Amino acid sequence: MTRKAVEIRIEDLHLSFGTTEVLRGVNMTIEPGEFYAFLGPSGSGKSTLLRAIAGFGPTPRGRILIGGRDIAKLPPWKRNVGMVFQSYALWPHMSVRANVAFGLEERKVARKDIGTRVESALELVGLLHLADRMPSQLSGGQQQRVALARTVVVEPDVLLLDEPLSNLDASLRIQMRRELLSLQRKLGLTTIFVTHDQEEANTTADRMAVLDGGVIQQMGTPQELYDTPANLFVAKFLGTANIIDGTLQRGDGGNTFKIASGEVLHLGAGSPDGSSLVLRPQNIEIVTDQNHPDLITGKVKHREFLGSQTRYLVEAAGSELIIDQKHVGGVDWYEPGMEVKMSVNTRNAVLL
Ligand SMILES: Nc1ncnc2c1ncn2[C@@H]1O[C@H](COP(=O)(O)OP(=O)(O)OP(=O)(O)O)[C@@H](O)[C@H]1O
Repeated sequence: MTRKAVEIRIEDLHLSFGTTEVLRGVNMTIEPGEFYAFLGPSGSGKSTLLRAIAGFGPTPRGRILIGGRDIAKLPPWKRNVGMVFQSYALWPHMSVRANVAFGLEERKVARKDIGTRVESALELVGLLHLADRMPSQLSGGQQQRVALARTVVVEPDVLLLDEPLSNLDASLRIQMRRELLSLQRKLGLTTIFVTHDQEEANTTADRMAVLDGGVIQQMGTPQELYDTPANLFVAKFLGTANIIDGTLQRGDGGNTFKIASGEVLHLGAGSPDGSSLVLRPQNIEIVTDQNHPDLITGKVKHREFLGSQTRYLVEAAGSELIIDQKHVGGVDWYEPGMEVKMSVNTRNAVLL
């Protein structure tokens, strides 16, 4: 059932609904066999981009190359693209087997081959034993797998998944995302999935694109985007970000960053220009030892015990900082109202 994995390349893609431009110059290359996520807030254009690759919606301007062939103006059925919809879209009056066979019958595949291909697709998703059930007799996760089997059985060049796990409950979603990844690895198909759930993207995607306002804000591995966000939107969208505003001062002995409160932090020699320092909650630590060079002072506003760590909201540096303090047992509380010193790990900070 596997084919040679192909590259997807998108060049200067623009798409409008009426007079509203929803995709505004998208450029990207997805490598053969990659599991790629489109991530972004509601309305950012991620589904529109996925649907443009599948051939649904208004015809875009620009090029969409799948395995080097520009398919941007072709009707969906001439693109050899497999798409799984959020709603699964199974035929309710047909058995699992008939649902999976449907696409092969449409393509006039020889009857003798249909049976074997359907069985191997159902085996791949672990549902061969339920082949004669009707969709209504299946759980959400099982219906999802039928939808996947039905899509991959026709041997598409690429697999597109639109919020594939959003109809499942939380624990099933975690199990299904692992299954989905292992299925994708087995098939080796270049795959794009749309999600607004960053944990889902972080745990499965080889690389991802973060969209906002129909523009790709950044592309890279989940870790690259989290550690080195290209702008404040990406920094805030991926996880919690503390933003400290201030002024960069270049000096022979290294660079410093002067914050509104007058406190000074030391930065590396090669710091880029910028006026906002982005720090993740784990890069600021409340300390009792005051011999650290990058100390700031603040006042605890709020505290949340989360088990492995305690999250503090601290008023400091002209901002409200979120600080995750490791909890190792016993009482390690800093009380709301207390003045605390914090050590800032500027090595892992990003200046924007
Ligand atoms: N058929 C349509 N007609 C007009 N505007 C549309 C249509 N479909 C989508 N849009 C608009 O295009 C923009 C992008 O929508 P899209 O569905 O791609 O966003 P999304 O990032 O996938 O969001 P969500 O997570 O909510 O699905 C939105 O502003 C939306 O209102």
